[in-house]
Amino acid sequence: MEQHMLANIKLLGQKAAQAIDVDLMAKHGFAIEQLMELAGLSVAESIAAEYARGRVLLCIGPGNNGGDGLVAARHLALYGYRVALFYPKQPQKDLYRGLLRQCHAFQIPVVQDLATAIGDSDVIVDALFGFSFAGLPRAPFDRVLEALCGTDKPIVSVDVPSGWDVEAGDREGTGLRPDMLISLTAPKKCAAGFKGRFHYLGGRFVPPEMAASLGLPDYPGTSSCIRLH
Ligand SMILES: NC(=O)C1=CN([C@@H]2O[C@H](COP(=O)(O)OP(=O)(O)OC[C@H]3O[C@@H](n4cnc5c(N)ncnc54)[C@H](O)[C@@H]3O)[C@@H](O)[C@H]2O)[C@H](O)CC1
Ligand SMILES: [K+]
Repeated sequence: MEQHMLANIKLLGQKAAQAIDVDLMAKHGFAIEQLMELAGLSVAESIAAEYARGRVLLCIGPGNNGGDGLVAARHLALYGYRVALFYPKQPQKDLYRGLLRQCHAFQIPVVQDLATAIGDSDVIVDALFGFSFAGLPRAPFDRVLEALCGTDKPIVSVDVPSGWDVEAGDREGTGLRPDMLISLTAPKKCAAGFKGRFHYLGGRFVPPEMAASLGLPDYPGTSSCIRLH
């Protein structure tokens, strides 16, 4: 039944994903803060559905994928996880600064030593890059991805496994091997190459007409996420 659900969903290319984002805001009146809060909430809820309350390290990137990670960190702390952030490049944008201040209010530490932080975690969240990533990872993220590729701790990728091409996926076969992928709004083309244990869909904010055109499944009850496989 779950495979059937995935078969009906249209996988999005990079341009299509960006166009949907624009439509949600320009056409349907959503604000980015709203979408990000719901996306981040669904990330936290998906994690809570599969991993015991333990230590979670969230690796945060410079764009909205990182913003989803900052939101998820706060919700995970509310759920009773021990949360830490690794946030090597912090853009001075009000949106991200506000989310980071909220994390400070929840006493979520920002760690500097990635190797130690990986060792001290049970689960690692990859909120580095999402659907706007292109090319090869530039510094300092090249080293961050190297470190994440070198651990056997379970990795949860938000929307797109970072470093993968949004459409072609892990071209060289040397990239991240996440245990969980949480697709937001709708899975991207690269999700076809995901081999981990859990594929979830989150971002329960899509208006019905758009949801039908994307072949999205109905979310169960009041849940902000749904397991696809
Ligand atoms: N409607 C939705 O689905 C929503 C999704 N959300 C999340 O937003 C991301 C997409 O966010 P965006 O800011 O467009 O881009 P990214 O986070 O993927 O990255 C942009 C960031 O990364 C830099 N960058 C790009 N390529 C490279 C590279 N090769 N090396 C280093 N740095 C790179 C770029 O310069 C930018 O700074 C989506 O995936 C969802 O996670 C929203 O939160 C809610 C709505
Ligand atoms: K990611």
